[in-house]
Amino acid sequence: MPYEPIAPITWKDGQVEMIDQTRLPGELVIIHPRTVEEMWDAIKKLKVRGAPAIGIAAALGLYLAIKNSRAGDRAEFEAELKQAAAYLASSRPTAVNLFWALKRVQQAVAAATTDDVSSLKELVLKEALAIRDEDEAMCRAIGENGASLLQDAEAVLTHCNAGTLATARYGTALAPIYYLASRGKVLKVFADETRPLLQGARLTAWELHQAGIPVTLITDNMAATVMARGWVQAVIVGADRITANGDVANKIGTYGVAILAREHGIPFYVAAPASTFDLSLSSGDQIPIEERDPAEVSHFGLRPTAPEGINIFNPAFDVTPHRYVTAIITERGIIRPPYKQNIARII
Ligand SMILES: CSC[C@@H](O)[C@@H](O)C(=O)COP(=O)(O)O
Repeated sequence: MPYEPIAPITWKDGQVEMIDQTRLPGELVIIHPRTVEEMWDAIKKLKVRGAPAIGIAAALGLYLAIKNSRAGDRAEFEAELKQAAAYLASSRPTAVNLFWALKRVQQAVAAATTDDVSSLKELVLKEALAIRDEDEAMCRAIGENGASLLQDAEAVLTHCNAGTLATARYGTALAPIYYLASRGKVLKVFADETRPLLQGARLTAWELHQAGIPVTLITDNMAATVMARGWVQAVIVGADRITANGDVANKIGTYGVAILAREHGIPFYVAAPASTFDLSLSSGDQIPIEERDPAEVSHFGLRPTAPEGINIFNPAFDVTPHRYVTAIITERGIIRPPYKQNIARII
């Protein structure tokens, strides 16, 4: 792709380097979490966010946890790793990529033929960086695969941020848009602002604008009007967890967008790598949904926008039943209904 978006999380000069996404779009601030506690905090506070990026952050967090380990033998080292993984797993519950990445690093260590602790430390870093590199490759493939579905569209609508900032690079939902742009087909994008934390306004609008893709920001309650006017020919979103039957957990509000798309006869596409599928769950009602601080709803930034002391419900994600999903775009190809059979075949 000629446009090379900035990598939001990398390993550079012996340290983790990442964009503090809470500071965008105002400032592009680079941070270097140095301890597992700092990485936990970065994930919890959404300095790094988006399912694949959280997985990469967690894997690198494991390395931060054990890099100065004084474990006397392999068993002690693996016990420390397990403890750090449990700690990182407590940061956010919904995106399965986080648990997948933690498991993958631990499995790589368990399969190692060496008992030498410094070699095992190196292995943890190597595996974390492999997760990062593979994610970039998966995003490229998702871009290529998804392009075939969007090439006749003029404009699409997206929700939250499933772009470069949410992955190693290129994104999932935004990858086909970048891919098509690199081939000379520039789509227009309507970005839902995505209450309450405004990932659409702060992040999607920012990165598309940086990339020169025409983006129109709307508040979430304007999506129906945009669809009714015939301004978008497809909806494309990312996912935090997809169950064996094709139900999709993604940013709160995605379910509503899917229903609107159905009503208006607009295809609703989900783009996600294989690491976002959780085949241990048969349906979306089993997905743990994160509930966040009520202050995210009662305040706009630091300013209160609701009376003090009222009840607030603040789920960070919802589940879109698979019947609303036209197709799931993965790096392994496009999955269409019937999802149960086709997911089992492809993932
Ligand atoms: C490729 S990212 C897919 C999802 O993780 C994304 O759409 C999303 O819902 C992110 O939520 P966030 O709370 O910002 O981590």
